[in-house]
Amino acid sequence: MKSLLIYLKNYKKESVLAPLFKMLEASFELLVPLVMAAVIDVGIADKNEPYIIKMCLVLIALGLIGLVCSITAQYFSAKAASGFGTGVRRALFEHIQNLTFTEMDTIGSSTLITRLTSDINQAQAGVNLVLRLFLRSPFIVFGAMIMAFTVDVQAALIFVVVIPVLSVIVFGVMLVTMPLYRKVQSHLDSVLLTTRENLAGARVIRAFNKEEEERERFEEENQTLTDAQKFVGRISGLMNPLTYIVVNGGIIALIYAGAVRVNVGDLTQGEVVALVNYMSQILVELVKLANLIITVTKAVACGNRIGGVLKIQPDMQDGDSIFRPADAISKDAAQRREDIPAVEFDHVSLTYKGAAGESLTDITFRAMRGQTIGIIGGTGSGKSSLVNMIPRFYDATCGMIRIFGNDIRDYKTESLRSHIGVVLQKAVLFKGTIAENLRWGNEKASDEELEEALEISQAKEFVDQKPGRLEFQIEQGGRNLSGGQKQRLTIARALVRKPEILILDDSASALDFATDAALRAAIRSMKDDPTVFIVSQRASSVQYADQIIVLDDGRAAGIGTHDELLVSCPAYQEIYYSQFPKEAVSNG
Ligand SMILES: Nc1ncnc2c1ncn2[C@@H]1O[C@H](COP(=O)(O)OP(=O)(O)OP(=O)(O)O)[C@@H](O)[C@H]1O
Repeated sequence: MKSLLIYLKNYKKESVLAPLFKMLEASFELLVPLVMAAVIDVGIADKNEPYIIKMCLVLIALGLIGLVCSITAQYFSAKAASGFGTGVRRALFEHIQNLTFTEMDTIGSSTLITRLTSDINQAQAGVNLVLRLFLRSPFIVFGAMIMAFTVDVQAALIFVVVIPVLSVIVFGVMLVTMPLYRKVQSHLDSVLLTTRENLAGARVIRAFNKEEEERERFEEENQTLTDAQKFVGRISGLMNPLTYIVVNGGIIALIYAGAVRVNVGDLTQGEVVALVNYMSQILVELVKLANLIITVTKAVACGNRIGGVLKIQPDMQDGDSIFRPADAISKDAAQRREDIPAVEFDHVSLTYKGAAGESLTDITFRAMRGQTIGIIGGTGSGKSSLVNMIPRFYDATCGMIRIFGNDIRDYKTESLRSHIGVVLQKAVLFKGTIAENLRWGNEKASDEELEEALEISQAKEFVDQKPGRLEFQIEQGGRNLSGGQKQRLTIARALVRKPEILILDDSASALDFATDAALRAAIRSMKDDPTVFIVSQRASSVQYADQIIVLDDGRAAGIGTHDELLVSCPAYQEIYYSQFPKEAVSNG
């Protein structure tokens, strides 16, 4: 949490003024019992109406000044706390953008959402409360005690007994409830997690008639949370009756001792009332202090969780060369520019963090400029893992990847990725117009370039039918488009970048065969001639590639052209003939 306090540094003035104004308010509050005493002892005792009115006006003035101080303090503390929250949120968001996929996989997106939302809100609420109360409450407790001593030392001795007893009760309850509140928080996290998962998978849940089971799961977690809250609420609930018993006991003692001393003329009635008021003020502030400590403890726990994420250093070092494929040079001066492979895997293996074994093992191949590389293999054979290493979503754990002759790790990741067009398995679009979505590929792209990309990605026809065409509004997650339409737009988005390397990771799965074939033909005829990686489970999608890499359980079972593999690679034969039975092929 300490490390987060730097986000308050732009709010130094507010962080000083808020507690100061609260103390000012408290000082005026401490004067009120004395004025009350004067009203009773002088005004009422002497039936001095003008004096009573004057003192009432003083009371109103004290109240008004206190109110202004309180509002001012509230303003400064709210400004500092919301500025703090905004700063932390911005820093955390930026930090998450820099984390590698390995780190994001390890933390999990649900956890990151909780850190960015409820954890930051709790930390912000903690800062707000601390700024307002951390000086004010102790100030009132000690101030009221000192004032009591100035009124009457003997009667004030009752405070010396009552305050420690009150403190023991208030802080005892707090100590017991604090770990319980932590438990409540973790139950709340589980409920949030379940809710998020449930909402994200609502369609699947309904399709599989799992509503009842999901409802029961939610009920169970919600009930656990409710029980935990009730339990901690019951213990917290003890605080008020116990403290009031002690305070009322103290007040009885004060009144009794006061009455005796009033009788002998050592104390006035007004002073007894002032002492009672000070006792009540102390009680209120001790309860506030306990609540402050509970909130701060929660805020510190949340702050530590946020700090934990901020502390994670991305384990992927950024290179410092700018990726310029046009003037790619090789360290080997004798090598001709055209002979430098666009992508080269040199005995590459990949083990995901925490995984039991390798997902890719000893992969070696060269993809020359303008070539199309097909990657085929069964589910989980490592196809996505292989292409994900080209834009450095993951780094090789063994071996080396070279892009245009240089170690991939030497390039600045941002510049490397700006020349790679990636179309992932899951088509993700964002709320906004079609044009806005396409310009993610290149924000400076002209309308003509967008049209060209739509043409190649076979999206033009359906975009023509949408009202407003490029200005058609895509809803959140692209829910007003079909799966195939979304896929075509994500392909167009990657093409707008005019990439040197284009990766299509099973991204034509929602397209019919004819559209898939037209797409591949259009990509082949692109004038910029990118190196294309097509990942697919369909043999028809890769069979015309210059090279096909057949993956089997993370290993390259064969690399070659369709004709070569059909002769030499049993794994490829198995895939191909399972989709195009031998009889059909020979008859055709
Ligand atoms: N982020 C990850 N963390 C840990 N293991 C992973 C991760 N991504 C993939 N794997 C594992 O690596 C192996 C290869 O997965 P990959 O997604 O590359 O296969 P694939 O051939 O693309 O499969 P599919 O055709 O089903 O998409 C699998 O065993 C998978 O469980």
